[in-house]
Amino acid sequence: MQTLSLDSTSNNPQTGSQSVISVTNLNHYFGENNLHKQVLFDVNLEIAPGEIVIMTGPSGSGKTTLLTLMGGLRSAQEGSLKILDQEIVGAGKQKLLKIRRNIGYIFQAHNLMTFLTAKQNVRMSLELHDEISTQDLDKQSTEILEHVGLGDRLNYYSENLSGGQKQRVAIARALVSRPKIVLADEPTAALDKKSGRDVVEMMQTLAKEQHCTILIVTHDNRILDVADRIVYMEDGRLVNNGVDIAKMH
Ligand SMILES: Nc1ncnc2c1ncn2[C@@H]1O[C@H](COP(=O)(O)OP(=O)(O)OP(=O)(O)O)[C@@H](O)[C@H]1O
Repeated sequence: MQTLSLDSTSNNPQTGSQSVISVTNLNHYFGENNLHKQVLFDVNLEIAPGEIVIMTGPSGSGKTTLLTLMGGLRSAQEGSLKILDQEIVGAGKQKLLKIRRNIGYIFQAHNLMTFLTAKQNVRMSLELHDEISTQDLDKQSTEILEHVGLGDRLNYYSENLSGGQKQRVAIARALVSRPKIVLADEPTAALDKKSGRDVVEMMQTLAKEQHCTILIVTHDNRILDVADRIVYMEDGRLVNNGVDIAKMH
């Protein structure tokens, strides 16, 4: 897989630590010219390798906007936003595509291809990322689905899976190419309490195993305890830079 080197993570001058995601004085606007509406105000955030961060806050506060900017899914406009030490603000299409290869995405509406089986959905993601043999594609897709407890559902079409199972396929699909970063937007919103916890614990386990950094945007109070740190957004501003969960216990 073509990846950017993690050795080149940003140095945080305040803490001296390294960051996989580094946001500095970020502003974002929607709309054109004088009609523009500012939705992010001077956002600053550093996320370290292997950290699991949950971002929460009221509806409309800018969480999804920030997540999509971090994922290179939308052009960042003002300030600095570095992913694996690569500046996203002002980056061209090619650079964004390259950065995106290091990121796995999980959304509320899992976005599985309904005409493909669980295994084919995972395989397709791997095919897009890697040049690997058919045999390895098959092996890796099967292994990760077994790992998320779907070994007996490999050949089920996604429309025949439950909500929790679909979301587990989405997790397998996001993580099969071993991304450095996973960005998840409301991954438990469509799930009941048990399935929601299962799904997030699954993400936590895989992230620890793969030393992957995770940012989860959520309103779901039931999953806050999986985070290493919780950040809170309000009216386009990060109002705290993180509650360290370890210090709460
Ligand atoms: N494409 C867009 N064009 C114009 N305004 C937008 C667009 N997308 C989002 N907004 C506005 O930006 C603000 C932040 O929206 P965003 O979706 O980031 O909030 P959020 O915190 O993720 O909300 P929720 O928790 O409800 O998902 C809102 O006022 C929203 O109306």
